[in-house]
Amino acid sequence: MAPAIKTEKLTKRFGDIVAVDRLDLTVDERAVFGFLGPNGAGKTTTVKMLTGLSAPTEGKAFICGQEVTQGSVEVRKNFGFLPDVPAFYDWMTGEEYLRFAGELYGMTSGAIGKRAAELLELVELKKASKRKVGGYSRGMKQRLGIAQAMLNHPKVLFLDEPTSALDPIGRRDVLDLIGKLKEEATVFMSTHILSDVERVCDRVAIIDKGKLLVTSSVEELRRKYSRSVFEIEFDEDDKSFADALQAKPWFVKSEKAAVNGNTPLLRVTAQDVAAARKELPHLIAASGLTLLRYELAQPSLEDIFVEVVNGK
Ligand SMILES: Nc1ncnc2c1ncn2[C@@H]1O[C@H](COP(=O)(O)OP(=O)(O)OP(=O)(O)O)[C@@H](O)[C@H]1O
Repeated sequence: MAPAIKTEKLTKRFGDIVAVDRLDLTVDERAVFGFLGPNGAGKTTTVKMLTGLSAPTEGKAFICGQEVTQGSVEVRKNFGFLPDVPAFYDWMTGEEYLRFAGELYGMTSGAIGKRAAELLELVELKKASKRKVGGYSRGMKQRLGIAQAMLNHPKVLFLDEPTSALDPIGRRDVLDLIGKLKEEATVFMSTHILSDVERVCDRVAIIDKGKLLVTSSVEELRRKYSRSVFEIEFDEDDKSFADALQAKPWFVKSEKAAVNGNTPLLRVTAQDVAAARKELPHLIAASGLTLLRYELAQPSLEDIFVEVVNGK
């Protein structure tokens, strides 16, 4: 079976800028795929090429085995799209908006009514469906946008930064919804919010400067790229201790993280966990400082992301 999404040397240049650089990507069916990268990495440009809104300079993209070309009606049937800043007609009710969108898709009135009722239930907007969209919260609008993108039973759903403008509750609701959607479609979401990725994505790709740096499952990424992080807290200034760490072959970096206005915590990243575990207690003892806390912490996806993007 053809993968949900496939790109072959997908490239977009704007004059001298190479926004997307020979991207080879495969996304399998029924997964939530996180597309990550720092600002300006090329995420939006890639999504635009995948959805036929922008033509590649070189290379090809396929959705469910069909090549994406600008304005292709056949390919358009296979996917739904929610842009990062979706536009709504505030004077329409949620239900009217879905009806309007369904007509644009060329769906029959009966089919729209049935599907809209299903989707309003799924996105938990059934009660609000007779209210004007202008009075919806941002989270509700985003969920309505997802319902709109799912109207014609797409096999692939593109979401561009679906949670970036939402408060924590709106975000949680949208993430819960994304988790449910994978029963119906493959979800491709671009984002730079790593905690969202940890919560909902099965696989991720990280791009920077238009180039694919890594693609793997979130678990593999942790295993492959993680360095172990030790959290150490002293009662006094720890500069001498931090300096002594620099000479150690397993040392990657150290940073200060303030906790609740107390003495800053030292986060020490090590490549060779076993060696660091053996030597750190000796270094702490030799420092003569008063130890308040010593803990081996799980590296966050953020640590991994920074490491991958910085190429270290
Ligand atoms: N229409 C355009 N004309 C010229 N340069 C562009 C155009 N669109 C994008 N770019 C450039 O291409 C690069 C990739 O931009 P893109 O918007 O795809 O990144 P992004 O990963 O989506 O970033 P962000 O997270 O900030 O939205 C950037 O250097 C951007 O300035």
